[in-house]
Amino acid sequence: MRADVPILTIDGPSGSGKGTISRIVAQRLGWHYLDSGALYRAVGVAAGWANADLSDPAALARLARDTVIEFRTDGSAEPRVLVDGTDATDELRTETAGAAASAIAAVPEVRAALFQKQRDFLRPPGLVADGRDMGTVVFPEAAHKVFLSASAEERARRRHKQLSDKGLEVTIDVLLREIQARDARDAQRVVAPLKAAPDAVLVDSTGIPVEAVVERVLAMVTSPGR
Ligand SMILES: Nc1ncnc2c1ncn2[C@@H]1O[C@H](COP(=O)(O)OP(=O)(O)O)[C@@H](O)[C@H]1O
Ligand SMILES: Nc1ccn([C@H]2C[C@H](O)[C@@H](COP(=O)(O)OP(=O)(O)O)O2)c(=O)n1
Repeated sequence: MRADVPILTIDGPSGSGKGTISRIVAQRLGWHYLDSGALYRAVGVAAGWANADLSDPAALARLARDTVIEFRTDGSAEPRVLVDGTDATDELRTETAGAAASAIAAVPEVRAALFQKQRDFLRPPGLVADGRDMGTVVFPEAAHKVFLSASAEERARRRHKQLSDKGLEVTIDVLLREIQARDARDAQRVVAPLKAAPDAVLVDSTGIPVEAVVERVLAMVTSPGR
């Protein structure tokens, strides 16, 4: 237990801006960053590569334990993610990988296998951890907790822009349905469902620019109680 290392957790649904805000805040504070969703996505993708039986919790837990997931920051804003030595960064970001992650994330044995991998990110001078259960399960002792949200419609619009910037055309309606399905699955699962920690500060980013959200979160860490 590293009781001396400060932790900021940012949990929330898909497209609420967790990754964007966490990365900037971690960089401004000079803290480490854990993208826990990337771990779940990596296991989902590894399960696909291995043709694993998605209804076999033991096989999925083995994959979660044995898959080697590395984050390479080569100075760029977004790190490359290597899954068993293969650069899977682009594949991890697809909606298919997100859906696979959401499905395997409902398996308690997978969550247990990833628990220690996530705790290992806790190193001085501090950690920003983003996901669904960072403040509730993985880092319940965190001094700073945010639950970031935005309306489903705004999240679908953000994803649409993100995908069309990459040349991928998906309609907003399809994205909205996918977001609603993933929200429901993440919120209704029995283990570590998506919900705000009782001591989390709720931040609704609907219509709020990225920089304003960053400032709000930074103020929580640097001037707590304000
Ligand atoms: N406050 C905001 N206002 C507008 N767009 C945002 C905001 N926060 C994030 N975005 C954009 O929304 C998209 C999804 O953000 P992302 O950080 O990937 O969300 P999450 O990690 O919660 O799924 C990105 O294209 C990002 O640039
Ligand atoms: N701490 C976490 C992080 C992600 N997950 C699951 C649930 C999510 O639907 C998938 C993908 O998470 P990720 O944060 O990468 O997805 P979004 O960027 O929010 O769309 O993984 C989880 O169960 N617990």
